Amino acid sequence: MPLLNVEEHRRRARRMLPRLVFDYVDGGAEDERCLQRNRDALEQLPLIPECLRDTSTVDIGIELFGRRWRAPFAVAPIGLAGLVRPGADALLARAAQGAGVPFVLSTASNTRIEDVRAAAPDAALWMQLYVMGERAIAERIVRRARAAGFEALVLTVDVPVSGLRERDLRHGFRLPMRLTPATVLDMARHPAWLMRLARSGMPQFANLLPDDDGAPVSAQAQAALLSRTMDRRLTWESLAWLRKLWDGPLLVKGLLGAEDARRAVRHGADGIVVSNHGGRQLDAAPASIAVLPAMVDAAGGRIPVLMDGGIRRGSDVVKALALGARGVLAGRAPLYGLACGGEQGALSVLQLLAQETERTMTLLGATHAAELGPRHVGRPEPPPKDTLQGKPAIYAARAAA
Ligand SMILES: Cc1cc2nc3c(=O)[nH]c(=O)nc-3n(C[C@H](O)[C@H](O)[C@H](O)COP(=O)(O)O)c2cc1C
Ligand SMILES: CCCCCCC(=O)C(=O)O
Repeated sequence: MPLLNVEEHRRRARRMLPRLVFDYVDGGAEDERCLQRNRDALEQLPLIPECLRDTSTVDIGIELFGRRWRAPFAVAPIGLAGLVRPGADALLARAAQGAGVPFVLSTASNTRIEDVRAAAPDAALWMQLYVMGERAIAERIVRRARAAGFEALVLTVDVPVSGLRERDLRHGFRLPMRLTPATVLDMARHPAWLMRLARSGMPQFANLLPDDDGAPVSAQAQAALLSRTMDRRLTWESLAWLRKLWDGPLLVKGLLGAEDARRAVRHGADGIVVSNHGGRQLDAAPASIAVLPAMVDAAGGRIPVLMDGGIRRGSDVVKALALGARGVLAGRAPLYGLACGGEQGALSVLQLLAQETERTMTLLGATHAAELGPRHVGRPEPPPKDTLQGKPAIYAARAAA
């Protein structure tokens, strides 16, 4: 049976992956209210069509930073994706190349920057940057990304410390993995996954390994990445330091407040990504889509605003565009695809999102992203009752799954 949508890929991924890996991907921080809020806020927005418009040709492509994207989304940075499938970063990059959309490589990738470029020579590759204590490490990553022809740098700023990921804590999730009887049983129940891991070995933070240039990388940096402990002395002034190293587009990812959008403009960012890290950091954070209009307003058309968090349908993409985003990032959606079918699975998810985006735009009477506007979005419908009472709906969904 072909998988018809992202949620079906998610359910298949849940069966195919050991529970601790699935939970690493699927989970959020604390009570996972922010994770749920992203979905609720998108679902509660109705779309209002304009009828009797010529939609004989609909083009969902956009142009950003001098590149045409075949669809208005990119693949978000995903650290430790190699746990889902060996070579995940290269497979996702190739899927993005196939779909004609950018791929953002995480600092915490398990494939080296240069190897991802070699695997996807025609892809629009962006580099996500985590700055840990030793600035020299970030500098080296930026230099290597530039040399490998990466086109934009995305500085993630919402991880001064890790969010409290209780699903991970429950599983004793860490690297190297601490094997308990429960995790051994969990893995043994997923022999295909286990065989792949056995063949490739445990994923490493590939960009932090000593490289051809012989520069040593400290164990401290590895540990910082593992515990998601970033440099807390990083401030808006630090953008000037990055500017000296990177002359291409520089985006700041993880902003939710209008004043921060204005600061980004003032400090010379070329774009921002409105994001709550997919509900994995501050559980009390708002849904990205809820703050998007204020962020777009604050950016005032001076720099493009991208958004991520909860994108599971083409209609979600369209809602973000209608509220002023120039494009969106999809994180878990292509990752579920990767878990189901490797590169082809990830590509299928990207194609599904593109088809749904095109169908939704056609139904709205919009032939191009630029024709979408706030008039296409109605007032949020009241949340379903079960999100109003105590536990968020995700608990009910999980129990039913
Ligand atoms: C498993 C996983 C790993 C992630 N790793 C990173 C990362 O290394 N760097 C980063 O900036 N964001 C990371 N993110 C956040 C995503 O880039 C993105 O902001 C988020 O997934 C968007 O929400 P969505 O998954 O609902 O699409 C990660 C997300 C997930 C699910
Ligand atoms: C366990 C290492 C994870 C590296 C960073 C990944 C990330 O940002 C996340 O949200 O998870």
